[in-house]
Amino acid sequence: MRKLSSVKLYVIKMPLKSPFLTHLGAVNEREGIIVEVTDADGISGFGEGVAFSSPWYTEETVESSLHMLTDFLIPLLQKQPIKHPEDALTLFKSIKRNNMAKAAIETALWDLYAKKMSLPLSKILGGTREKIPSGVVVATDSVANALKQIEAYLDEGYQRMKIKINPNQDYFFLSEIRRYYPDLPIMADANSSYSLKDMDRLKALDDFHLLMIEQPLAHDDIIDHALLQKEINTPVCLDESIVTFDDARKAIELGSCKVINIKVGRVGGLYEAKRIHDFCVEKDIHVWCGGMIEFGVSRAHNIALASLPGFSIPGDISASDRFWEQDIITPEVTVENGYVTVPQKPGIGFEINLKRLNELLLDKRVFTF
Ligand SMILES: O=C(O)CCC(=O)C1=CC=C[C@@H](O)[C@@H]1C(=O)O
Ligand SMILES: [Mg+2]
Repeated sequence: MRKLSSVKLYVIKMPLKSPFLTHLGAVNEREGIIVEVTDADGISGFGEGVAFSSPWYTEETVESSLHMLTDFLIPLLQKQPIKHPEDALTLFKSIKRNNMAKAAIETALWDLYAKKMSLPLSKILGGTREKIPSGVVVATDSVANALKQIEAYLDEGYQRMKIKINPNQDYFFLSEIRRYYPDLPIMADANSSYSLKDMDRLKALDDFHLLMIEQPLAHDDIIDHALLQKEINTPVCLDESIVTFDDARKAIELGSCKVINIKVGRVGGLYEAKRIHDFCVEKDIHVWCGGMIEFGVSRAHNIALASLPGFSIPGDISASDRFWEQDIITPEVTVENGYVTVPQKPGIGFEINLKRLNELLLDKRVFTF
């Protein structure tokens, strides 16, 4: 990789088309950070910081990511140029956690690297799929809304639904959905709203032959999840608990889950995401690619990752228009007959829509090297 000449951070904000509701609160608008790394030849790669405005999902926020990028990560990159995107993880090792901030830069470096190699990012990562199965998330608090959304998403071709649940919205909610859709591939995401005291409630959900239940217990737990998995038939999927390769290794060794939701931002970048994928394939653990209500840049990185052979379960990789009136990439991500096509152009395979990016801009920071 050639020397970098600049890194630019674009902080943007866009309203969602409709609120995304979980027991942790509502997301009505989305702030994010688009990272552009440019090398001495003037070629640019793009990444996206996917932390939310407040720390409801993980501890990171847009502000904490900006702080990490501005005061630690970019200065490290300025001092010590790297030869390959894989070196970013080693370079950033002295900074604890803050994985979403790290991934924002690391993913931009992968896009740049793939463009320099004139290859699609999916190919650089070892992807084998030309199209990836697409799933979508139903995040609402009324059965009527859920049924309405499911109907619309099925019309748009989505292959599986992920339903947000919590102890006040589980058995009845899912039974109503099952009444109308007995055979639909459904999974549930609890975002840590249960504890082992709820064992009977969780056991009862076996009635709905869910594909899996995602993160039922604490966000940082792998021990209780292992106890739970022994008691229920529904496969447990871990999301929040897995922030490193070693977390995945330990969870698998303990039997804490049968499935892992891999989110690039949560695990600190594409390199770590791929390592987790490779290990899960070896251990016969299913993986799928999670979403972060993200803009098109992160969506594009997800598509590249989900082209790897182990990603057999439809991910939360929906079309740009699932959340946005207009995305920041062209073309936008679309779902056709339940699949997203993996782009074959160099890098992430989408252009940045600069006009749209500028309409949404809250702040811009430029670092020259
Ligand atoms: O991006 C998407 O399509 C959906 C994202 C999504 O379901 C989530 C994003 C962030 C926090 C969560 O509530 C949820 C998840 O836990 O996976
Ligand atoms: Mg989740």
